[in-house]
Amino acid sequence: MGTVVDAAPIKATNESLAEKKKPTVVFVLGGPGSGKGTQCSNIIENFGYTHLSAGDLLRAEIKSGSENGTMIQNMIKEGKIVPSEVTIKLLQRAMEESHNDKFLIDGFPRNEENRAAFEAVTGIEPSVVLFFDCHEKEMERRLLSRNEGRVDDNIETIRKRFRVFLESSIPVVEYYESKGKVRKIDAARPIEEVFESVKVVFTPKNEKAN
Ligand SMILES: Nc1ncnc2c1ncn2[C@@H]1O[C@H](COP(=O)(O)OP(=O)(O)OP(=O)(O)O)[C@@H](O)[C@H]1O
Ligand SMILES: Nc1ccn([C@H]2C[C@H](O)[C@@H](COP(=O)(O)O)O2)c(=O)n1
Ligand SMILES: [Mg+2]
Repeated sequence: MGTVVDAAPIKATNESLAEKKKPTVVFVLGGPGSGKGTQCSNIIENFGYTHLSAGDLLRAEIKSGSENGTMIQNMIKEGKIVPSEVTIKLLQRAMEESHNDKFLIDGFPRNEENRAAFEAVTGIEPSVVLFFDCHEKEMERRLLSRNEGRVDDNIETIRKRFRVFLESSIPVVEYYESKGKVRKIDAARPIEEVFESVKVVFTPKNEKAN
């Protein structure tokens, strides 16, 4: 007697063959205190995105007692940028756990290493890069009155964060500008006015109010 084989035809499901659809990613960049987190909260209420703040994920990692906690805490206190490997793992995990396919990634990529590593690891390019443009005097005022107990909201660390922003993060904005992806928002205005400009970016052209 011949071997009994399962005669069911091998069916290729859409999921197994077709490449899994890549999520839509909007990077939200801007100096420390420019209002990234504040505007992301407004955006998610209106446009169905999940908000992932790289800084919040790193702070949660410190609290979780992770083996990387002390290193992350020291880097944040010094206003330095945590190695991409650590931050990207946290972002990937949060994306998987969210079950959404539209993400606002806030405060990332912060430098060229972040940008290139994220693209290489995930294969994802942002559809748009929101850039909140605000002068230092106003950002400093906001950070010093934020009052959330952050270890980096003191004048010494704030100055270091401003320097890292200019030296490492602005080149990332310029990279995406050269690709036509940046939507620059004047973030020095009151919150509601800034959000009026943000809404335009997320509203399809044919859905704008008449
Ligand atoms: N347009 C605005 N006008 C005045 N205050 C604002 C404005 N936007 C945000 N703020 C306030 O400024 C502080 C910093 O805002 P927020 O936390 O959103 O900035 P951020 O860009 O996420 O900063 P960080 O990079 O440090 O996380 C908060 O206390 C927030 O309430
Ligand atoms: N891509 C990132 C984002 C954040 N960090 C660290 C260093 C930042 O000063 C700090 C706070 O971030 P924020 O909440 O201001 O966006 O977190 C990083 O190393 N890499
Ligand atoms: Mg923030």
